[in-house]
Amino acid sequence: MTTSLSPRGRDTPGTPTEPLLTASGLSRSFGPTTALVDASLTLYPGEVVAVMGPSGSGKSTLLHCVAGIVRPDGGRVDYDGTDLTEASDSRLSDLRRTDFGFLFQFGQLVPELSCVENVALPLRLGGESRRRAERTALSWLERLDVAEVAGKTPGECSGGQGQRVAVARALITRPRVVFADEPTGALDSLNGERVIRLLTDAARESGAAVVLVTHEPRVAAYADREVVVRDGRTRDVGGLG
Ligand SMILES: Nc1ncnc2c1ncn2[C@@H]1O[C@H](COP(=O)(O)OP(=O)(O)OP(=O)(O)O)[C@@H](O)[C@H]1O
Repeated sequence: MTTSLSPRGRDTPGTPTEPLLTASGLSRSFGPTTALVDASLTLYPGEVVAVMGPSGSGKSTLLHCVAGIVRPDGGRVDYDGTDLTEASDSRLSDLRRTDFGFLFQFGQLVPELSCVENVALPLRLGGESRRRAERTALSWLERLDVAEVAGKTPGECSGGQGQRVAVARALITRPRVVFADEPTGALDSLNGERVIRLLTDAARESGAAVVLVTHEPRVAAYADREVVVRDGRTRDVGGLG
């Protein structure tokens, strides 16, 4: 039996792939504002899914719910045998440290630390020695073509350099899922495209799946599949390109 679900044909033909994460029936309101209504998202290992839709349609809320950052009012998020909507705070923070990587519009690097220290931070928090963590961090900075800023602080970097450092930090723990919310939103189109290419290439090499919230079709073009959110409802529009 072959599967039509395997992204980019990376899985062994004939081996059906189980989803890594399945969210269904998600609803979430903020006071009188309904942000999500019966939304769903399925993520297979190693695939890049773009979440598209107009401003205010619920994209970020969907990402926050599936990443266990925001608890939905209803629905479930199954990840690796755990319903994240029911998981304890400590289980969620463990998952965020070990299994998930995050990337936001503004890199959210620690301004007081150098770039190499920023990238090494998730490994340091996991108990790795400074020396080993920074050696690994430097190799990620090299891979993202930004080794020259290793000793600089984020404030001394350009926007594109800072986002590449943030990509390195998101991937250094080899997460199974990277959640990226408008990671190119603050960059010009040239730098945005470079960052998204580096992110998707590096994620594919390391086997990470990516949930990529963006309103830019040029950015979504780097994904395997697209989900559209409108008025809080999701619609799977299948493969791109
Ligand atoms: N913390 C919050 N408090 C109140 N309202 C919120 C909150 N977060 C989201 N909303 C509202 O929920 C709706 C969906 O917001 P969300 O940020 O998920 O949309 P989005 O598609 O990501 O938008 P954008 O593309 O502009 O970032 C909007 O009406 C927004 O104002």
